[in-house]
Amino acid sequence: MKARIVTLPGDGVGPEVTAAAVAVLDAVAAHYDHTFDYEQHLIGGCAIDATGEPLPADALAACKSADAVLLGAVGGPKWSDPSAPVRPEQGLLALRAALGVYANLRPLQVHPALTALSPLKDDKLRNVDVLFVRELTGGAYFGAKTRTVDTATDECKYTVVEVERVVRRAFELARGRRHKVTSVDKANVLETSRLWRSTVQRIAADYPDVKLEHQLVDSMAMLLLTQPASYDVVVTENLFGDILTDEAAALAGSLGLLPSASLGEGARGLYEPIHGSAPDIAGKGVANPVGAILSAAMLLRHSLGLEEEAGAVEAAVEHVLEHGPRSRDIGGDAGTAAIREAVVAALDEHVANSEAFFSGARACG
Ligand SMILES: NC(=O)c1ccc[n+]([C@@H]2O[C@H](COP(=O)([O-])OP(=O)(O)OC[C@H]3O[C@@H](n4cnc5c(N)ncnc54)[C@H](O)[C@@H]3O)[C@@H](O)[C@H]2O)c1
Ligand SMILES: CC(C)[C@H](C(=O)O)[C@@H](O)C(=O)O
Ligand SMILES: [Mg+2]
Repeated sequence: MKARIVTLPGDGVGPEVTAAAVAVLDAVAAHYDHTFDYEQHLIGGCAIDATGEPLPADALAACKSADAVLLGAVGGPKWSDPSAPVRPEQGLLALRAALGVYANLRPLQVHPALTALSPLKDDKLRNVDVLFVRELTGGAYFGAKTRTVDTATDECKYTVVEVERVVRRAFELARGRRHKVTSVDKANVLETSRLWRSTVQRIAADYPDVKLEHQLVDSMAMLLLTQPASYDVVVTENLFGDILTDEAAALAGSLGLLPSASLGEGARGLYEPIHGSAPDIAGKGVANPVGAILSAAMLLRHSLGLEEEAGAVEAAVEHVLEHGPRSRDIGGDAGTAAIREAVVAALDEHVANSEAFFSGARACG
């Protein structure tokens, strides 16, 4: 197949991990006879430096006409002055809104070879397989903001339509998994959460085969640490989802491991690791590219419909996590490029083995 992919490497470690993800996509294209055309654009702090805008018009136009968008990270200390008129993160939020990608899928799995890095003991980590579905284009991130010398406000607003579409997506996804949805809110305090909960209850009636439970976000933060294996699909609003998924990443062993897919109504999606620009390690060539590479696998699956290819990338990453090399954040000393090469080599081997398997099967009749 032919696909147009816009890359937005962004700031800090963004370019380092995006280059690794693109190398893996190139290997996929070569093995499976696809053509991926890339168009690279600016977003975030580097875009502010070059154009004064965190999301230049040509970058947005390219994203809107692409089949998929692969993003690294935005932000960093250079642009973090609280009095700055424009911030890198505004570019990312504007992009998410403009693409209408309201459902942010953030899968959490704990690789058996990495359990020693987790704050939890092995027995708690067995069978951890959670899919967070974070609402991505509403809530406090997008409400009206006010600021005077001594007061600031961020309006948190949700409409029924905004809640309904992301919750339906969560129930649909649960049907392809273990048929359980945990809806996380703060309905004991927040009006938006009461709207959220009543909407979830109404939608749940359309999915009698899916078990629903509600959890308040404060106790959910605790339960994620005490019984992570009891969750299947977790759906929640924008800010709660942001916070809970960084907590989830710690269970996996590193923030550098978790990917994400942001989806709307069509096939086009925005794919990015859940971590940020990691200013403390940027430019050193040591960032873990696994979250970005697994985001590329999600791109293959969700935007291009290439399930086999996505599975091959995931198998290659599994192999590298098990046998090494490993980056510093997960206890090794390999750099980003070495991990990238190891994933590409594991992919080569995976494809060769699959071909041998299938030609063997054909030979057997
Ligand atoms: N999607 C995004 O673009 C995104 C996401 C989160 C944060 N940010 C931005 O990134 C900047 C820095 O934020 P922060 O420091 O709070 O969070 P961060 O995710 O950048 O880093 C937190 C910690 O995790 C480590 N880490 C992150 N990614 C890693 C990787 N791939 N490999 C190894 N270690 C990794 C960092 O070194 C750091 O110690 C801020 O400007 C923030 O707004 C952007
Ligand atoms: C950079 C920031 C706007 C972003 C968010 O809060 O959504 C990040 O933390 C994320 O998780 O993608
Ligand atoms: Mg975040």
